[in-house]
Amino acid sequence: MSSPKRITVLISGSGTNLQALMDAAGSSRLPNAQITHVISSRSAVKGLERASAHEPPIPTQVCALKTFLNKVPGSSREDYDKEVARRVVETKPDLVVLAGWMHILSPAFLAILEGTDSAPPAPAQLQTSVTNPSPLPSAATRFPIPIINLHPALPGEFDGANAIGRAYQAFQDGKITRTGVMVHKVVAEVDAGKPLVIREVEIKEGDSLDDLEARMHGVEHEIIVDGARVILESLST
Ligand SMILES: Nc1nc2c(c(=O)[nH]1)N[C@@H](CN(C=O)c1ccc(C(=O)N[C@@H](CCC(=O)O)C(=O)O)cc1)CN2
Ligand SMILES: NCC(=O)N[C@@H]1O[C@H](COP(=O)([O-])[O-])[C@@H](O)[C@H]1O
Repeated sequence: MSSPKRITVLISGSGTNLQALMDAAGSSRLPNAQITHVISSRSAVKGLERASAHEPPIPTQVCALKTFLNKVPGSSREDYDKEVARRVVETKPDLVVLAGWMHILSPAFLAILEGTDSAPPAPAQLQTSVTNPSPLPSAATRFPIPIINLHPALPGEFDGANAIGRAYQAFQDGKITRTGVMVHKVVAEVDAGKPLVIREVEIKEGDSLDDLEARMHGVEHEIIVDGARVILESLST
């Protein structure tokens, strides 16, 4: 069997989808795969604790937009995106999964992961620190690096943030009786990339928002693994 495929996961919060990926990696649901790095756009989030609690601990790092802009005078959001891309490429992933990553990635980020542009060096003002660092493979990184995203809505519906809340409001307004979850390829247009896995989720009479969110999260934790498997299976060995 070839060496395990490497997955870098980007998070911004509690990390329940990261946990689903960690639990599945190496099993029949996600064979010959390992979560090798976690990068968070926010500090002190539970997702970072989940990675560090994994056995063995998964290297983590934080790269927050506001911190970056404050530490690098004159920098832009695009400069931040390029720094995130540099850090992602440095992890030598076969696949990048956005698992609750709450930052819209610019074309500059995508170009670096496609391999059509190269990342600039890390800004001198930044000391990048990785928790639980682990050795990197000597093998060269293969481009383009695929990126997938978990989005709690059906294609073309409720793109963007707070999708579950907006679906619930539409249900209360009598406009829908179902929503859904999808895993899609990441392109510049938010949540508009090719869907890889789609699952409808019923909204039931009497549901509270919490009821719907719980139902949605349960589906998320299943299909994020399915989406990762679809991509890894498509990669040449
Ligand atoms: N280029 C892309 N970037 C991202 C995609 C994508 O499909 N293409 N998916 C999103 C994930 N996401 C929904 O699935 C999403 C997350 C966040 C936002 C958003 O409006 N973010 C704001 C900041 C909000 C905050 O910090 O709370 C922003 O980036 O200004 C929209 C969609 C991830 N990126
Ligand atoms: N647009 C993307 C989006 O809204 N994703 C949402 O972020 C949550 C992250 O949870 P987690 O940090 O526990 O995995 C997910 O449950 C998903 O609904």
